[in-house]
Amino acid sequence: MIRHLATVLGPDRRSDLRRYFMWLVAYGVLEGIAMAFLVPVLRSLFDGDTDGALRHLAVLAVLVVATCVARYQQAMRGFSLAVVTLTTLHDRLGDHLVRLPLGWFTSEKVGRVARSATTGTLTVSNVFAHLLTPVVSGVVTPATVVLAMLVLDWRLGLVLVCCAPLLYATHRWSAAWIGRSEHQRDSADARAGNRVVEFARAQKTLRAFGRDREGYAPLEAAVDARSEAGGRMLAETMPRLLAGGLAIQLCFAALVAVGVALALHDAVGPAALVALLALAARFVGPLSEAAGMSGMLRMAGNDLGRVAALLDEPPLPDTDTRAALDRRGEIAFDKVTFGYEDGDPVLRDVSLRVPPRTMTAVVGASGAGKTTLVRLIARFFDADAGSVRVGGADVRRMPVEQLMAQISLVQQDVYLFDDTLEGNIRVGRPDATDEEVREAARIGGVEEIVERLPDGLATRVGEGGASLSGGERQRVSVARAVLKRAPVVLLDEATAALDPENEKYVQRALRTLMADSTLLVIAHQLSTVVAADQIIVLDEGRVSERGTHEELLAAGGLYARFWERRRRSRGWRLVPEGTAEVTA
Ligand SMILES: Nc1ncnc2c1ncn2[C@@H]1O[C@H](COP(=O)(O)OP(=O)(O)OP(=O)(O)O)[C@@H](O)[C@H]1O
Repeated sequence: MIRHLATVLGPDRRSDLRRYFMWLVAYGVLEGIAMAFLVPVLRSLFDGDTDGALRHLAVLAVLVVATCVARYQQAMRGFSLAVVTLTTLHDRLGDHLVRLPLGWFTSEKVGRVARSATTGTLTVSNVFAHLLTPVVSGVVTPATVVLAMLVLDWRLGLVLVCCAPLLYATHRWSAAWIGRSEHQRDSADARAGNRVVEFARAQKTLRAFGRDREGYAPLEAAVDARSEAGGRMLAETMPRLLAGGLAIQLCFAALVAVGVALALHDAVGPAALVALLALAARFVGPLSEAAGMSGMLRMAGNDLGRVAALLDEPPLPDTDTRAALDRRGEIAFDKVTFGYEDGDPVLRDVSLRVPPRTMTAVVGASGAGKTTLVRLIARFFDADAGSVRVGGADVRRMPVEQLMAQISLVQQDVYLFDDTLEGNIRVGRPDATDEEVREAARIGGVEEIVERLPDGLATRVGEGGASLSGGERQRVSVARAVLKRAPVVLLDEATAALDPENEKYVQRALRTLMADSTLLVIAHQLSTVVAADQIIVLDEGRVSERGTHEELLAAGGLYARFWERRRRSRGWRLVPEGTAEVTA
């Protein structure tokens, strides 16, 4: 847990964390010694030694003051770390997230990020503010009391030493269970949360298939699993917390029994026994509190572990040295192999070159690796072997920001911000003039949408571009790319763009972009494929053919075989032989 706390606080705060723990331990030790000093005070009082009692009382007073100072120091340092966590953890998470590879951001991971940034941050600050003190002092103070007891009366001290393994084992057992069931409940929580989002997003599909009334089985199952996990956690936690309390009471009872036995055999005087039992009674308090809190600390530890794991995710290796780009707009793959899972390559030994200011269409069966090819250019992931070059430089040898300046990415799932149409196009180049934005809108075909909207380019598009169709969203994305004028444009032709209207605009934008940029298009439209300077046919992650449309037809290979079958289809998609035909 201390390692996770250090990760979450960051290297700049390690010394603060060390000092906080030093004061926390000092507080526990001083409290234990102060408790133990009650024994000589009481003994002196019972023996009628007033001077001795006063002397011991004076030492006790000094100890109490020292304990208060330590308590104050550790509390203030704990609160300060809690405040630091609340104020800086979001920034640390944000700074880290922008350095992670784009391919890391799956919907499950995005859910994790959201939870870490909300409940995770609060929990971590709570650990410093409220949880660590009772748990750490609840261990250190009793340990000090045990040592003092050994000095004051070794026999009773021995009883406490013998009790320690029982207390430790009970604590480990209950904390492990609580941690496990909290982890299961959290996973069930996350799954239910993801299903709720999925349910909301899938409303159109569910209603189209009449599934809205009968419910959505995966969501119901996830919610049931969550309730079950929550109930199980309660059922498993309570008995274990009680067991912790019971073990402490058992130890106390054993101490009393041994103490009474010793008194009956005159091995210890009644005054000393009362004083020692008073000490033992004080010893039970912090232990019980620690036992009660340790379950909560364990649960918080799980949250803390998740935040720390997020911060431990390896960032995309980056460099500060800008690369010399002597082949503006060129894309080259040199013997590239890449797989999402070890030992299962999705791209195998891929070599290709896309000359500057040309258009290359990538075609291939579903799952052939077309999207993966494009992702490697934009460094969603890094190749396992071989190199990907943009502008003549290896994408890993230039700062991410330099690479991103070289690339425009037009994907199928275009995300629009809850802003105006103009604001969304301006994302391509924030310092563009109004005239340039309007020109990009015209080329991308957004002008035609604008004419239908009441506020023109100033119309808000709603969260994610909800008020626009899929094809319209892609046109905005194309307009962004036109405005950015990056040397390389990577475009995944959306199936939504397959209606003749969108096709017209996308084709026009492609022609404009080609004047200045290199285009690599995952092509679904015949017109794009035929117009390309080069067609790359991917088959199971390998480049199986390359050439122009005419060359590939003449070669009579995979491309030619499917050409005939797809010719009449409005969409273009190569599918493996024997599988159902895919149409747009
Ligand atoms: N994030 C990922 N994690 C694991 N496997 C993935 C991931 N993305 C894609 N794959 C797998 O990699 C292979 C290639 O996928 P890719 O999306 O590159 O193919 P594609 O040719 O673009 O397919 P499609 O035309 O259907 O989009 C597929 O088997 C796919 O299941």
